[in-house]
Amino acid sequence: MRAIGSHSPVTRFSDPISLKQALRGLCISQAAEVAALKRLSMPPSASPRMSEKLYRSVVVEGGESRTEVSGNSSRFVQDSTTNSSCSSPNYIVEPNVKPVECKSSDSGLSLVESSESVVVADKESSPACNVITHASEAKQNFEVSALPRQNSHGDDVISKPDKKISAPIKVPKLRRKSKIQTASSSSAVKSNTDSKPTRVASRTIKPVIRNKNLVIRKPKKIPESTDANNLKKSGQMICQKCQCSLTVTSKDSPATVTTTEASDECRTKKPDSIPIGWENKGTHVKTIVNLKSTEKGDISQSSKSSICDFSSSTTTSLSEDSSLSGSTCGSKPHMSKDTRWGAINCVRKQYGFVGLNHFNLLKKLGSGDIGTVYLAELVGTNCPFAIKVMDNEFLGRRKKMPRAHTEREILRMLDHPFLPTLYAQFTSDNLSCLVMEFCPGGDLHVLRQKQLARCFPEQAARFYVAEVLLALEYLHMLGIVYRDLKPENILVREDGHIMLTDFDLSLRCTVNPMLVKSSSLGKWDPPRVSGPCAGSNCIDPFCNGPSCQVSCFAPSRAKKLKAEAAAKAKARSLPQLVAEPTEARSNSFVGTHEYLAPEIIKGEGHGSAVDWWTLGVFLYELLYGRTPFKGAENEETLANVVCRGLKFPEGPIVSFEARDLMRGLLVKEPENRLGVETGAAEIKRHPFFEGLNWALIRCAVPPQIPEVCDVVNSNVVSLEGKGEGFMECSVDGEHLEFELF
Ligand SMILES: Nc1ncnc2c1ncn2[C@@H]1O[C@H](COP(=O)(O)OP(=O)(O)OP(=O)(O)O)[C@@H](O)[C@H]1O
Repeated sequence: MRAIGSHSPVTRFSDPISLKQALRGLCISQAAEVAALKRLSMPPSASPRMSEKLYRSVVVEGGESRTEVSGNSSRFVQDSTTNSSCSSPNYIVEPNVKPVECKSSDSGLSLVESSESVVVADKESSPACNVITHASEAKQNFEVSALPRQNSHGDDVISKPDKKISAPIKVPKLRRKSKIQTASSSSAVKSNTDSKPTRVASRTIKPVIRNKNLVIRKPKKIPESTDANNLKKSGQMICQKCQCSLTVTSKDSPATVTTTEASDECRTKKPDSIPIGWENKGTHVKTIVNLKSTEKGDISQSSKSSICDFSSSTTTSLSEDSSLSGSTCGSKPHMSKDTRWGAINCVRKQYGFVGLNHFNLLKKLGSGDIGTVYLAELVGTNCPFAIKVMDNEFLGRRKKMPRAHTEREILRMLDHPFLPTLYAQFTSDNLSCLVMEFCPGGDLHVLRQKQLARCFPEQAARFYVAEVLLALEYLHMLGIVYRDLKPENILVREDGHIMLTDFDLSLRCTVNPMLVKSSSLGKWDPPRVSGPCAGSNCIDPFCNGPSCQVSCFAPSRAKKLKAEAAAKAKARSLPQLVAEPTEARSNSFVGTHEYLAPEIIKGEGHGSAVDWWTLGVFLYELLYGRTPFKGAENEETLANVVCRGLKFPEGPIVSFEARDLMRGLLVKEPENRLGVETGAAEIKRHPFFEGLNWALIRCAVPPQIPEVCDVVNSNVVSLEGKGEGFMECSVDGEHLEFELF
């Protein structure tokens, strides 16, 4: 890998320069422009890879350029040479796991290249010189002439570009995952085939289809004479602080977002203290994101569709321009040391609000029924977030507003290590955005398919089920019946722990904590074990109690453990508080076919026990690689759920405890189902979890820790000269196509 940085000053657009000169100056936008001009004047027989050769001759051999070769596996690179404005670590990742390095130069632009990838860093427009920003700006720079135009009032308007360079991102999908929404009282089922992003797509050359791509426009400053009033036209939000604009267009797609980053006033105003490399140097980015982009399946498409029939729901509108402003980690104590909270709160403190213009949208992560989720970076920080963008008009038209409302309200309540944190929310007439923690590990559906035989080993399954169980327990205590448990809704955090997402189908109900007698617990009170882990103090989630041969604690602690075990035994004999909505009832027909509980299908009314049914299906799928009642068609699946007995495949071999737990959870009559009496506490005592330290599970080492860099990797752009008037910019796993003319 070679990393080349240049200290050459940036050449202005008006300068008559060659492609080579432009590249030597490392001004990619100019290079693209010149390449376009060259192509226009080039005979048809000209070499299609000319620009690549030129590029390489400049980047690799260029005398002014500095070449660096570094190791071979680093995916995060921290640039210690950056100045104060670039003091934050730089995420640099390249598609083929080759190291790349970002170098900042005083003169403005840096370019890093490997054999496969190139990163362009523009200090002028990249406040913190991190590559997430760079990548998006690199994309911006390719858009040479589709610049925002001004109307007769001198206002920025989003113009429809002519034949310009654009950067369509194709997001291949790994599977279908959709929800079926029935009419308010109908049984009709409508399927949606949205899906999630995944793997490598072939590099094809396609004409630009503007409304299917993410296009990040070239930075341009708002004229100082901009009249804020003139911006207040249809589809535009005006920043109350600085009068910068956020343009929203919405037609058939769930949401089309055009953001205009902070105006000069906002841009020059520096937050008092942003902990993570905040530096705003006047970037003005226009981003057009169309949520309607198509995705193609690669492998492992999920056919599981969620069903939603809120027959009793009333439509509610999202509140105007609300945010979590003023909210501190006082209401979310788990967030007190979270750097993302710090960064968001600094923006909030500085600007009085958090809005879409404080983020760089980098990549579409996936689409759901009610919106699309983007990877975004808080401008000037290295903080990635996931932003769910929902078009209120679309939601209203499709009668999905209640679902969006439910999800937002639930997210606001959450403060749990295995549930998403809502860092900010902002809404307007047209758009509602939820800013959440970004999970780089994908979801458990994808992760499972990467396992041998597409099944998780039992210990891994135990870990995930345990964390999900804790999340469900917490939700129940808040009066939330989740109702849509499935591997697709369980994301893997950076640290390998899980995050249960997607609350739009959840049921909110009141909880009446009650005391129950310990005698009612006897049925599932597990036999105690005598091994070193008998006290359930082992923090190793894979420790299996008696089978754990090595003591997890020093002998000196044996006495203490014994005392703790005695205390626990005593606690088990005490009356127990149940704070879960075991009595809640709903008649909505919601969930996912293969995960639907029998009582939902039969329309008998359901409560929190449906979550324990789905937990059983979930464990089954993790262990066996398929769900227990799946039929050829959805109808057959539903019939199987109601009528067919539970069977376990011969392979893979699954322990008696695991099968016993599934048997307990997959009892068709909810009143006899494990967990129905006292909730999660009952399930936690099942022998399958023997030896698991529930209190410390979040400190345990997860079965798998995702390669975080894969996420950032997608933003490293490599250039390849392509013939036929295209220059392709590959983005790991996806591909961008830049039409030169
Ligand atoms: N916090 C996150 N971090 C990383 N990826 C996320 C995050 N939230 C969502 N995603 C991705 O975005 C996709 C779309 O999420 P979203 O919740 O909008 O749709 P969904 O899961 O299909 O649910 P629904 O249809 O109910 O909206 C998800 O499937 C997931 O792959």
